[in-house]
Amino acid sequence: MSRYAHPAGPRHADVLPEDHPPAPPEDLYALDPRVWPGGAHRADGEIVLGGVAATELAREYGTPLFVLDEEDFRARAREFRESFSAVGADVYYAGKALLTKAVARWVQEEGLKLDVCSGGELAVALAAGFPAEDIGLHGNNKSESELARAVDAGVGRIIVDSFDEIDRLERIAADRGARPRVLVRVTTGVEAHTHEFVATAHDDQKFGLALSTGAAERAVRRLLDSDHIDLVGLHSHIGSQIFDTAGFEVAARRVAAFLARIHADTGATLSELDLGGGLGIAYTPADTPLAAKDIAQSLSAIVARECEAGGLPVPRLSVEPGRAVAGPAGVTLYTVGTVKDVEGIRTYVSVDGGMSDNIRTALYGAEYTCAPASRAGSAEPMLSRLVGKHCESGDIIVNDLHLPRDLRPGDLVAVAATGAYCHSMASNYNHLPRPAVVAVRGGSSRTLVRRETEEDLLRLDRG
Ligand SMILES: Cc1ncc(COP(=O)(O)O)c(C=O)c1O
Ligand SMILES: N[C@@H](CCCC[NH3+])C(=O)O
Repeated sequence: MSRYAHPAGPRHADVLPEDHPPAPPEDLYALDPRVWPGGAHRADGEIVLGGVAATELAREYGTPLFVLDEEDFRARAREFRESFSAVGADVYYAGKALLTKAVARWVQEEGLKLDVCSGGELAVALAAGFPAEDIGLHGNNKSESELARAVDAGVGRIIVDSFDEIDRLERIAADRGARPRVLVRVTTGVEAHTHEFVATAHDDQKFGLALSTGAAERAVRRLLDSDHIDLVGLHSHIGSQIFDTAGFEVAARRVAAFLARIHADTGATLSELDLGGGLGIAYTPADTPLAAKDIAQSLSAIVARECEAGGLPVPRLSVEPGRAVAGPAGVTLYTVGTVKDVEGIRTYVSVDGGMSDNIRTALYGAEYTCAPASRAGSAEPMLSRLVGKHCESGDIIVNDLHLPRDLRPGDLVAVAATGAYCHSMASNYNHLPRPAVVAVRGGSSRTLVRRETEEDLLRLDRG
């Protein structure tokens, strides 16, 4: 089940949640392995990530700090690659979750391909030396220059999303005498069980071309007739943070049936089918993620069955996980700045970051797990809300949690499972410089992205 919590209605007004107050956990200092990166543990009371103590990281790099456990990231990438290559499928890591040059290199070294969805992400990938032929370019509004750059670089696939884009790409390809390989992004009408903002297969939204209206079929026919574009397949992405296989399976069945229909009507055999990303992760111990191996087997079996029934060769399958690779590897460290007891209600613990480094709680009502990071003890649990320092009452990182009653300014706290869609969605709201991203592994740490400074921000301001 999705953990996105707030479909509608008041969230942080004067109405307390129905289940208020939540039960305190048995151990305020526990690091549940379902939520924290592999190998995370406590030594002398403080959290140790990739062999490096939280206080050491805070001292060296400051807070807020995105800490990425390299081994955890690589292990998840490997698990996807092994599970999917066992069924003859490719894995494209979705760079929108988190992309730096080092991350792109890890992805390549672990044998994955890469999905980018803007010129900026493409630039990072190419700067990291990622092979262009292993990159897929997404986007519902790719500009002329983004498409031209992708064609010039020789990206392996462009996932087209509209008729305007097809026009644009044809012109660009014709001018260059190139023949880009293209997949059509289709919407299958599946209502994914997740937050509305991250569901992408229902018809009434901006992505893709609908199977139900005939738009997908018109795009396919148009591309099959093109002299400048090589239509190689179809793409479907049903949404994000999904925990049940049903949505993936229905989508797989529908696109495979569509492939069979194209084959019957036009004789064309499309050789690639991408079923997108969207696998959920555990933000709290209550979340129950699917295993890569299980989803690989069930999707490949469904596609094989549908294609065989339609009398066409089984296409090469691919998927695009982002969160499931990067999310659990990341932890955000914050320093507590103020502890304010709102009598009879709860205690507000303010830290030195907030919605500018993690917008997901404000945007989707996402849930997170937080633990004291710099020391352990035996204090009583205190019903709390972890908030940021922005000028916004919805600047909440963790809505309901228990922290130790002796928490005080200067203590560190850590929020788990922030490797995906936190750094990549960060902003400079209230002119807060964005935090550094640091990788930890085998007892040492290094900067992947340095912390921004106020000078960085002022440099852009022309006065
Ligand atoms: C087309 C596409 N592929 C892959 C992803 C990655 O999704 P996730 O990080 O949920 O695996 C997304 C984001 O939802 C997407 O839009
Ligand atoms: N950014 C979203 C997911 C959307 C991904 C792209 N379609 C999240 O944090 O969950």
